[in-house]
This record gives sequence, C-alpha cells and structure tokens, in this order.
Amino acid sequence: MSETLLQTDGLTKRFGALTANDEITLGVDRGEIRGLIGPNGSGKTTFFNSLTGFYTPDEGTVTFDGTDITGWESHRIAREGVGRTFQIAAPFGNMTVRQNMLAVQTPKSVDEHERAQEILEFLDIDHIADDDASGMSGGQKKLLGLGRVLMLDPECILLDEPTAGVNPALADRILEHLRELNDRGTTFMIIEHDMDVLKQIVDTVSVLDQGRHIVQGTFEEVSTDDRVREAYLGSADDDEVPV
Ligand SMILES: Nc1ncnc2c1ncn2[C@@H]1O[C@H](COP(=O)(O)OP(=O)(O)OP(=O)(O)O)[C@@H](O)[C@H]1O
Repeated sequence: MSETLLQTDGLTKRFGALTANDEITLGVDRGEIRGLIGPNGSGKTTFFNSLTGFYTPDEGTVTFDGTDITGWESHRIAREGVGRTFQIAAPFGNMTVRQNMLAVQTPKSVDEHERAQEILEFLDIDHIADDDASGMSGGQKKLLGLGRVLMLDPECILLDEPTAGVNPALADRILEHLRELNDRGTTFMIIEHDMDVLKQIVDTVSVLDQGRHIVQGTFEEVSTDDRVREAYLGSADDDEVPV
C-alpha cells in the first residue's frame, strides 16, 4: 500500500471576499510525481504558498511525513524537507551562479561547497558556475532555482511551471533531471500548463477549479473527465483544455 508523504485537509486561503483555496483535501504519496492543473486563477500558486509557509492558511492543516507543519515559517518548512521553486526564477543578479547556490543556508553538518559543486554538475551548469547569474538564459535560471532547492536535500519538491518559457531542448533536460531525482526517491508536485510536458512525467494529476479540488486521477482519467473540460471551457483558456 502506498504511503502519504504530504497531506492537506480542508486547506483554505481567503483574500478578502475571494476564497482562493476552498477546503482543499489532497494527499501526495511518497515517491510519486503529482501534477497540479487548473485554469488561470484556480488557486494553484496560492496552494503552493499556503503549503510552504509563504501564506498562512485561514483554515485546514498541512501534514508532512506525519508532522503537522500548518502555519510554520517557510524556512522551517524547507528545512523539514519540502522545497519549492517559483514561476519566475529570479537569482541574485550581482552574484555568480555558485554564490547563489552557497547563499542557501544549509545545516552545519553539510559541506556546502562540495554539495553545490555536485548539484551544479548534476544539472550540467557547472561550466558557468563562476559567471554572473544575471547572464543566464531563462532555462538556466530555472535550473539554478532547482539547484538552490536541492542544496537542502528535500524529500519533496513543489515546482511552479518548471519548463515554462524554456527552449524545448533544455525543457527535455529539465524533465530528465526531475525523473532522475524521482528515481532516487524525491517526491514531486508540479504545476504545469503544458499538457504535453505533463503527460510525459506525472503519475497522477489533481485539478483545481475556482479554489476547489475537483478531480484526481491518472492523466488519461483527468483529461477525459467532463468536470475538467467544463472547468477549462468556462475559463478564458480554451486552448489549454487537456485532451
Ligand atoms: N496576494 C494576493 N492577494 C489577493 N488576491 C490574490 C493573491 N494571490 C492570488 N490572488 C487571487 O487568488 C486567485 C488564485 O490565484 P493563483 O495565483 O493562486 O491562481 P493560479 O491557479 O496559480 O493561476 P495561474 O495559472 O494564472 O498562475 C486569483 O483570483 C488571484 O487573483
């Protein structure tokens, strides 16, 4: 039987009169790659923010590996084992790629230089380690964002559009890195608008619509579900309907 690593129960986040996350109950199994989809404004990024301490949820709980982490500060959640990347990867531009990696506060027991070098090599960006991070391409910045998350050796990583705006060759390499990390045991939850990317990598998909978790299943199950089609057709993004 599978084991749940990350669980939300009734997670709710409001902005004034708007309920951006409406009682979301969802569990991610240890070792899986879960996709998180939904039309624009359905609450995906808010969900990541509420899970990782960037927002304080109004109601509900978040449990990670059996520990209630609801309302914890983001750096404490990161140290507990939940990493996350952002839609817009924004490294410190006045620092080198390596300095960006070393800016992550690792536990004292870790040789941060050795770990940074290993990760830069793993992600194939070690050849630009001593270049200014501001000169990186969008895709390389996404890799650096992932690299910074890996400095804390997280058990679970939440990725916000890891291949958006990245050229197809580099996007394929990012997916390969994610698969390799998953093979080594890392659990992922991935927000991704590109259904071609999603179906290549996910085990299961959760769908949000207007803040609610409406459907969960395999990519095939979700993409043929009438509720999902209705959610997308009711939004401005008809071209994004998963088919
Ligand atoms: N800080 C905030 N203050 C007020 N409203 C917000 C805030 N963050 C998000 N919202 C609103 O909450 C709703 C959900 O937004 P969210 O960014 O989570 O959606 P999303 O599914 O990630 O969208 P997208 O696919 O466009 O990135 C939207 O109506 C948005 O305008």
